[in-house]
Amino acid sequence: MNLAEAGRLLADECARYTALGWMRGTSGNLSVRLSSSPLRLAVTASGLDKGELTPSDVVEVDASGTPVHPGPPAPSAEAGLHGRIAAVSGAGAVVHVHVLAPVLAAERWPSGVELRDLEMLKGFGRAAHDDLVTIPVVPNSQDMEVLGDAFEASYRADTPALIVARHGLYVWGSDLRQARHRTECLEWLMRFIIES
Ligand SMILES: CSCCC(=O)C(=O)COP(=O)(O)O
Ligand SMILES: [Zn+2]
Repeated sequence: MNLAEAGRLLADECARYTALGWMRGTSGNLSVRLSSSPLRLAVTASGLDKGELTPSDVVEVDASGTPVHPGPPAPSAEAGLHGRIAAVSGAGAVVHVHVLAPVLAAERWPSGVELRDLEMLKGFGRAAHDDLVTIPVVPNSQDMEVLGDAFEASYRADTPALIVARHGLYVWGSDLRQARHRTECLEWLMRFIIES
């Protein structure tokens, strides 16, 4: 995939997320893998209304989130965490949304949110509904290296999500569609656990 194709996909995908109310204000950011050796991602530009992105509102970055071609627009402030997640997990797409339920769940269970006996877990990549799944929670930071280290310390290959406390949710998958399906299912699961 080239940057122009990635830009179209990311703009369309951001519009879908915004319609769900998951990218309020200028919150949230998405990325998709352009190449693996070296690792290159297309990530959404920083500070924009993600529901109004055009295909050129994306930036090519390396594994540390640094732009490959310096100059405007600036990449997401969280591009460094996208890079770390993609490098560690092998994901083809990483999604970050400011949905409320996971942030509330992290407030209640700051050492990890446990889920079990829920059919929607199958939509999160589990073969069985009765696996115990713990969604890791890490403290928020403005330093993407600190966040990346916390993510890596909590990483499990079978759990493609991370809650950043008092901030939002990261989910990843082989491509944008799988990452979205997982996000939709996990948001349902988090609402269930909070509301029940
Ligand atoms: C009100 S959004 C604060 C920044 C943030 O957490 C976010 O997800 C958006 O940052 P970006 O640089 O990707 O626009
Ligand atoms: Zn954020």
